[in-house]
Amino acid sequence: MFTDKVRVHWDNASSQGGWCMPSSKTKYPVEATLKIDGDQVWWTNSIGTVTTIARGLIFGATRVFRPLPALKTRKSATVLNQKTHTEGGIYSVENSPYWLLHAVELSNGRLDKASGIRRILFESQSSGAKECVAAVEDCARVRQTVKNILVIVNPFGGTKKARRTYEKVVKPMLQLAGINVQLQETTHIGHATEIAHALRLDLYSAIVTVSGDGVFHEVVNGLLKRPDWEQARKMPIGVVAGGSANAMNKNLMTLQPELATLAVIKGHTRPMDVFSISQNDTVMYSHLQFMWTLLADLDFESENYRWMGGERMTVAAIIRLLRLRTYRGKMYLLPADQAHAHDQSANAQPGDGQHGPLRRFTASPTAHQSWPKITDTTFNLFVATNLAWISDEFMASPSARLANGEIDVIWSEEMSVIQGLAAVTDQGSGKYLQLPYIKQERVKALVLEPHGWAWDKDGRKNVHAGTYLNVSGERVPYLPTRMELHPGVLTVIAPEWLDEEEWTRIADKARRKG
Ligand SMILES: Nc1ncnc2c1ncn2[C@@H]1O[C@H](COP(=O)(O)OP(=O)(O)OP(=O)(O)O)[C@@H](O)[C@H]1O
Repeated sequence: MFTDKVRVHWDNASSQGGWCMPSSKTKYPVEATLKIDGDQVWWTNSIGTVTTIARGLIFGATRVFRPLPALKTRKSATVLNQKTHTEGGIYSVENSPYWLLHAVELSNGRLDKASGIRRILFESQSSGAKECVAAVEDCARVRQTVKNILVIVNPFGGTKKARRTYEKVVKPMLQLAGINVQLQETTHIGHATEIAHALRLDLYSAIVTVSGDGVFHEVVNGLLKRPDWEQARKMPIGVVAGGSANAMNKNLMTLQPELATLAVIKGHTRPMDVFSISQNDTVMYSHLQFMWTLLADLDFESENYRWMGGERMTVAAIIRLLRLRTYRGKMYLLPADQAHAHDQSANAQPGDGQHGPLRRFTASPTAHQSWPKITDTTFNLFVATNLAWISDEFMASPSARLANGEIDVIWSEEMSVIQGLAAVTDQGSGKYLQLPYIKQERVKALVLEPHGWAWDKDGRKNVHAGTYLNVSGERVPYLPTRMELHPGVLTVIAPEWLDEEEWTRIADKARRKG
């Protein structure tokens, strides 16, 4: 255990309303005894008050000249960007006793909510700032290896805040944690795929996008279509929310950029399932969902309400429900517990006949004709999801997990407008799955042959041609589509606090409430 006598000059967490100004209740500086062990940093002041910061929230410590007036600002970014080498200090940084501790500040102690960055200015009284900083970094497990992270920013995603998020949160936090950052802004659709496809894997320890799910999907494709995809899939990939729906961040419990960046700094990874989508000879890989009918239509129609951010889906849902379409189509399902008998590994082919995870069930365009579940009917809701949340508001499947090896297919054959409203008005609880007209199946693979739609309830007339098929937010051609799960292929940056069982608890609670 590391111990030092310190003087605490300020701690912005104890401020009331302002960012960095000391609270009127606390008379700074405060004399204290600092202690650091493997789990936390804590200090006890002269009247016995203990302040504790958990290891998992600390992302760095830096030596500074002296308590510069500029540090006492209400703007967090000013402090984060403050260079340690500034003009005219009475100390050089080398012999200065002053140092800052940087940690993510939680809102009401909740690990899924961040309220910003907490900084505490210490003055070491005996050990020296260098030793204190080293002890904090050791405890927080930062700066232990050289890390080079490629950050891909989509300046035009979602509400166009990605560049700002990068400048104000991602870059300063990564730099304070001693990580080398290389920025690449996307200039066109498909750019992130090109970057991930051409990347020199040996130069980077991770790729992080500041984007929505669209750019993340592009990175997945870029990596998995490389000739060396088996190596590339091990590259840790992370995402900081910069889009409009940000489903990936919702699933990772990192919706706030500070928490997502903290997860990147800590660098914990988990395997994640991915799925392939095959249409004729074209194959793509993706991470989130495949949608058709109501949800696909409203996802694209909601583009008109982009300025609303996350709310756009709800508004579009209500508008589309009032004019509910009944589609016709044929669906082939390969339930997870019966997949073994249909495994064609012997003739398995990767995507595009060249590179990528092998397709064990869908490489042949006809093999599905012998699958156990075939439905030729009407549909007005269809989603096949790999993850629990398909947006930051809609929990499509509370039991879906990052790496459970299955696709959850949810559909409705004859939902009425009123029933549809019931399904979409309580999006965050997964309660809609209990509705009698909703069907669900766990599969390893599926094939969908989408046809046209009609206004009438039985949809038999097939008046209009269909238009939208949606793969993780991206539009794909309206064609027969084969979907197959590839278990644990991706290596995704996920925080230590991610607890996927929370989705089940939310759903159980909603069910008990009735
Ligand atoms: N410079 C650019 N100009 C135009 N489009 C771009 C550019 N860079 C990336 N894109 C495209 O923007 C699309 C959406 O980006 P992104 O995933 O960041 O946000 P989003 O779709 O708004 O968010 P969400 O998926 O969370 O709804 C991607 O499909 C990508 O191809």
